[in-house]
Amino acid sequence: MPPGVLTDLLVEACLHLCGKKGMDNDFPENPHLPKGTVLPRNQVAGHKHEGRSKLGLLQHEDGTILKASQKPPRGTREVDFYKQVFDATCTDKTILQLRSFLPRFFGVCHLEEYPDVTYLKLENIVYPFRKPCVVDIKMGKRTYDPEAGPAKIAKEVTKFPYVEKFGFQFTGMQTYDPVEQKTKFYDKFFCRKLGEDELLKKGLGAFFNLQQCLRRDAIQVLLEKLREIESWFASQTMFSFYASSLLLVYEGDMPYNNYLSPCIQCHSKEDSGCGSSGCGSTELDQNEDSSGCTCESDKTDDISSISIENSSSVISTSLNDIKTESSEDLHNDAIADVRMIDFTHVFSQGEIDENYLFGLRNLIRNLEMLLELPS
Ligand SMILES: Nc1ncnc2c1ncn2[C@@H]1O[C@H](COP(=O)(O)OP(=O)(O)OP(=O)(O)O)[C@@H](O)[C@H]1O
Ligand SMILES: O=P(O)(O)O[C@@H]1[C@H](O)[C@H](O)[C@@H](OP(=O)(O)O)[C@H](OP(=O)(O)O)[C@H]1O
Repeated sequence: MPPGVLTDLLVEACLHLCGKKGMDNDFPENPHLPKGTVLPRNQVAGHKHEGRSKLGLLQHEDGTILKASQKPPRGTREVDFYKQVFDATCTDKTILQLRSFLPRFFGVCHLEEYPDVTYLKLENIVYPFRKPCVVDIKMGKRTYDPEAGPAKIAKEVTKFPYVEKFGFQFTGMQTYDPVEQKTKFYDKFFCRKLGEDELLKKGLGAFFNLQQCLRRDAIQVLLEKLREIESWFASQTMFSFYASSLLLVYEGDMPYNNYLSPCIQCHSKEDSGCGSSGCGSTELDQNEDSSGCTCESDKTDDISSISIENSSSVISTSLNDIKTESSEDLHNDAIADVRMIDFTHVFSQGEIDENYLFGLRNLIRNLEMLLELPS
């Protein structure tokens, strides 16, 4: 067992005895951030919060994600979409089923510091994971909507050369290397440079730890969920999703006795294939996080700086609901999860969304192919 493993096991045991899981999300507040918020540590793509001039995603102390609504029409489309899907009076089967594929929506809110900005308050999909491996996959052969002008179309079609062929593209990912005990980050530039024949091994493969020990368990869980989403898309004609993403997450920190031990025994750092050089990734040593043993209740206390818009037609808008649902997440020992995110370009076109479906089926096929690779 390499040095450091035992330490982590002890820390993990301590966290479990305290009734808590690994708290990657416990880190000091930045004084320049709105009160009660931190930067989401596991954001792999999209608009990042850089202050007033560049609003993006924030993480609230209660663990939820606060996504700044973009300028109309994008922002209003996304807010309207979430409100429609999570309307408590809704009985439409297609929408009710769709709800389970999305992060839970807790309504919109405003921060004291930015009273004129509307924030969507969303379930944080990566929160239940100790060492989350996360990839944002933008779906569709076509990533511009029917209202896009020539400049936007030109920008979108030149971004990733194989988008037509694959029907999906990686926009950013992070993956935990269990041997080196480091999280590796792959940005959009790395993702866009992946060649046609590299997507499987260097893209999906790198994400699922192919070089050391393919995470078949996570792939299988994700495939099951993706097939459910596929079957929803195969029959629904209510929505067309442009430039929307699937967020895939799995637990990188698995118990050593049922998954990691064989890999550690048969692979040294040297032959791990995606070490600190040559894979275009950057690394962050996360060992510093392993001592965070604080109480669950610490995460849910101060939400005073947020005002939730009073909308009785939206599910779970009360502060108590938010606290309860977030704490439930902490007890979820999930292996993997996938949700649809980013709805700034959702349209109603009354037809099967072949554009999305093509990419989804191809993604499923590629994951199946990954499982067939010799390990
Ligand atoms: N509900 C969520 N839970 C956890 N992480 C999330 C959630 N929603 C978004 N993220 C993180 O934030 C990133 C960006 O999200 P999203 O695509 O919604 O933002 P965006 O700014 O609209 O993106 P873009 O600029 O590509 O349109 C995702 O890749 C993911 O890492
Ligand atoms: O990854 P990059 O290079 O930053 O590119 C951005 C990314 O593709 C966003 O998803 C897109 O917003 P939409 O998905 O809302 O289209 C944005 O379009 P924009 O330039 O038109 O804002 C792009 O600039």
